[in-house]
Amino acid sequence: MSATLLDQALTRLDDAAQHLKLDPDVLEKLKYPRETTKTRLLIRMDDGSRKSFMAWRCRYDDTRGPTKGGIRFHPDATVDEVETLAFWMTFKCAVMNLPYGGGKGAVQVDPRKLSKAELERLSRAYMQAFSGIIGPDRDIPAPDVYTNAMIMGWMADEYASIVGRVSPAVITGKPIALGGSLGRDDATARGGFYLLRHLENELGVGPGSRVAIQGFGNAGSHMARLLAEIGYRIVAVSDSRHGVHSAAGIPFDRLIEAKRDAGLASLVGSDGVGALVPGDIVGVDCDVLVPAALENLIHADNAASVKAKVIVELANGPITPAADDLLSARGVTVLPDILANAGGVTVSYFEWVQNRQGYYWTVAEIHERLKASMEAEGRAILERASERKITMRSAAYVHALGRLAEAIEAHGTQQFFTS
Ligand SMILES: NC(=O)c1ccc[n+]([C@@H]2O[C@H](COP(=O)([O-])OP(=O)(O)OC[C@H]3O[C@@H](n4cnc5c(N)ncnc54)[C@H](O)[C@@H]3O)[C@@H](O)[C@H]2O)c1
Repeated sequence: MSATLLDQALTRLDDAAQHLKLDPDVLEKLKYPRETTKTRLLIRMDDGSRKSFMAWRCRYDDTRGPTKGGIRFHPDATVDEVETLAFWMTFKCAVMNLPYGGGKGAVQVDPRKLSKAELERLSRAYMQAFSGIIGPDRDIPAPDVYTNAMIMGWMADEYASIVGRVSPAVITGKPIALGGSLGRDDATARGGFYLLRHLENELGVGPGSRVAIQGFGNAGSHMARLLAEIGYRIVAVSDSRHGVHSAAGIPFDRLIEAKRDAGLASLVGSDGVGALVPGDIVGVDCDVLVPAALENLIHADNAASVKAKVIVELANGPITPAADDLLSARGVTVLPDILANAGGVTVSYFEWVQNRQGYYWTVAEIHERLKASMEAEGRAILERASERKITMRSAAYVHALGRLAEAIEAHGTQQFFTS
C-alpha cells in the first residue's frame, strides 16, 4: 500500500525529532490527529432536488491554543488531505509562535459547479454541522482553496444565529465590513514576499530575477503583483486550466486582466507569450519557483527538471519528501510552506485579536507586524539551518517542534512522573 499524505508528512516530524532531546510523550501526542469529524452536508439545489456533499473538520493538536486552519472546497478533498493540512497547521502556528494549535476542514465539492445561492447554502450547512466543534476559543476556521471572504462572512453569520450573539472571532478572513482585518486579503503572499526579500542576499536573488508561479488565485496572484512591483520578472504562470510563459516577462496587469476576463490562455500569441502545459511549470527556466496551488507538484519523477535556485512554497505540501532530498542534493533552497505561507495565519491571528479587543489596526500596522514576525522567524530558521547544516525545512520543523515540545512537556514528562 502506498504511503498516505499524512504518513509522508509525519516523516518530517521524525526527522526533526532526531535533532532535539524529546520526552517520548511529545511524539506520542503529535503523531495522530486529536479528532476528526466527518459528516454529509445535505442542501437544497436550485432545481428543487437535494444533494449531499462529504465534509470534514480535523483538530490535529490544541496544546498551544485553539485549533486554527482553513476550509477547502475541492472535488478531490479527502480525509487524509484534511488531517495532513491540520498537521501542517499545527507546525505552522508553532513556527510563528502564534497561540494556536492546528486544524483544517474541507467539503468534497467543485464550487464552480454551484450557483451563488447553492454556495451560500453549502457554506451555512458547513457551519450548522460543525458549530459544536468550532468556536473562538476552540477551533477557528479561515479561507483556503476555493473559499473566500464572502463564504467566511456567511459562516460567521450562521454561527451568530446558532449561538445567539455576534461572535466575529469565530472565523477569520471575513469581509472588512464584517470584522475582517485590513491586509488579510494578500497576507499569505505578502508574508512569503517579506521572507524572500529579507533573505535575498543569502539566496542570491532580487529585483530582475525571473519568477514562475503555479496557481493564480489568492496566494499566487498577490505574489505576482508584489514581486512585479519591485522589478522581478514574471516569466510563467499557470492555473488549473492553462499555462503561459514568456522569457521577457509578462506584465502583471495583463495577467490579472486575462485571468478575470477570458482566461490566461487568451494571452497566448501576443507579445511573445507562449502556451505552457500547466504541469510543465516545474521545469520552466527561472530563478524563483512559487508553487501556489495544491500538494505534490514536485515529486521524485520531475524534481530533476527544476531549474530554479529558490522555491517559495506558498502552497501547502507542494514538494514530496523524496523530491526534497533530490532538490537539496542539487543545492536548490526551499523556503518551506510552514514558514513561507504563514503570513495568512499570522494576519488571521491579528484579525482574531482585533475582533476580541474590538479595536482595529491600520493596514500599515498590520504590514509592520507581519514583516517583523516573518523576518524574525525566518532569520532564526536560517541560522538554525546553517548551524546544523540542515535544510530550511528541517530547521523550520525543529524550530516548531521545540515550541510544541515545551508546551507538551509543561504538563509533566515521563521522568517527572517516575522520579
Ligand atoms: N489563502 C490563504 O490564506 C492560504 C494560506 C496558506 C496557504 N495557502 C495555500 O495556498 C495554496 C493556494 O491557496 P489559495 O488560497 O490561493 O487558493 P485559491 O482558490 O485562491 O487559488 C488556487 C489556484 O490554484 C489553481 N490550481 C488548482 N489546481 C491547479 C493545477 N493542477 N495546476 C495549476 N494551478 C492549479 C487554481 O486555478 C487557482 O488559480 C493552497 O495550497 C493553500 O492551502 C493559502
